[in-house]
Amino acid sequence: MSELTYQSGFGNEHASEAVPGSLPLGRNSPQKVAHGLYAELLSGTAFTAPRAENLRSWMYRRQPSVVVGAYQPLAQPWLKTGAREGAAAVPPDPLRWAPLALPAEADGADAAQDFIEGLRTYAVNGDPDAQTGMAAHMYLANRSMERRAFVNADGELLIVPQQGRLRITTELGLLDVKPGEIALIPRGLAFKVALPDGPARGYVCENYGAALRLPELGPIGSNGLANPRDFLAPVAAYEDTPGAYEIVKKFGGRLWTAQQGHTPFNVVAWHGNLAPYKYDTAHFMTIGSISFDHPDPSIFTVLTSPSDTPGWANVDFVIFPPRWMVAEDTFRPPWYHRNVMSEFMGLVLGQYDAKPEGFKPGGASLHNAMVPHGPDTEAFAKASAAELKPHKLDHTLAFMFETRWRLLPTEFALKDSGALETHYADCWRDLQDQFKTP
Ligand SMILES: O=C(O)Cc1cc(O)ccc1O
Ligand SMILES: [Fe+2]
Repeated sequence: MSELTYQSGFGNEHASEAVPGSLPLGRNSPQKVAHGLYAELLSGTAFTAPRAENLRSWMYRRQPSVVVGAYQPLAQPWLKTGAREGAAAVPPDPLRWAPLALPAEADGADAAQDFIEGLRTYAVNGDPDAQTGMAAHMYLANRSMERRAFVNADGELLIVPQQGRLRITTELGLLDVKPGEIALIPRGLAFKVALPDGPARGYVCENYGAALRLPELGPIGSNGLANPRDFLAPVAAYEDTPGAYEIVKKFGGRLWTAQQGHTPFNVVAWHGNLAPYKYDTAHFMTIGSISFDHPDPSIFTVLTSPSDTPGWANVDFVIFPPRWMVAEDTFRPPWYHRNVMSEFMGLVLGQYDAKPEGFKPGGASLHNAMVPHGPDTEAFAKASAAELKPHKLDHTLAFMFETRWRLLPTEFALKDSGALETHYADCWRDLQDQFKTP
């Protein structure tokens, strides 16, 4: 597959045309758009949102997206939305899941499922109608979406591939995304997912709240963490093959399907600051302790969706990338803690220092508000005895969706998946009372 080209810079006023002369100059909606195209606006914030937060893009397309048939309900029993679809009683235990098998390995080739069919919701909070909260899903896909597009009116999607590359076609152009990279699909933008390497597995944060953005840097200054220029938006590209298309829409927590006679990927030119992005976490400029103590994980925030209370994120996307550990006289892994925020974690590759053996790539864990957790017995013993020379945590990538609201696991996560580890809490059971009365 040929290398794609991109436009760089998070939130830039991007501009791109697949056919020269398609973008209007000096206005957005001329009486007649060049080449017989239609102008269509997609807004990501209220029209009157403050300028610094305002998101919208203009598309110039062969037919506007209003040209679509009537929608019918579409069953997808594993996809859940908002707190009302979580478990009624959430145990206050730490929870962890083994990786789910990829569909081809588990069920043979007939059990083909695409990105939409392969979504499995693990945990939910909030309510898309109140524009708060999130869902943590996994996807397990072994079939490319061909003449089928997905539009999520409930939230934006942050996709974290764990295995297998994705070619994501969007209305605004193409993104190639591999494990170690992430993709961000704005609320309401049509996209489809193809699997150039075959079966793919990964994590999705569906964000019902304010759009994810780069965090403030405070005393860090004007550079560091995820730098804006490393986010890549697509260039305009359109499909030219005639024929029908299915549009699957997530709208109010349910899926709906409609047919139309043409591709929705018919945008010849676009401009604006609402765009899908990909980002390679290898570009994350990680900051850590160069003196002593283990800092709060907020230093690893890639993107944040603020809530209405400053500092209490609707959701933070936090990564634990390869990094040097150099702190002196310090217990270097995470401390034992109870967090008022809720932590859903995944592992893309390698080992996570708080659970070197027990947490597997493709697995997941949930440490809800005030649920105690921290290094397992083995990690505690190793880190307490380690010689504190500089040490590189390498070949590793864990991440966390950290949210202000308690995450309710689904029935699938608790029962049907069969992946919930029944004895997870045993990993701390052997932490003995070592107190010696002086
Ligand atoms: O619990 C976890 O593994 C995530 C985490 C990591 C860290 O370095 C500090 C706090 C925290 O919640
Ligand atoms: Fe934690």
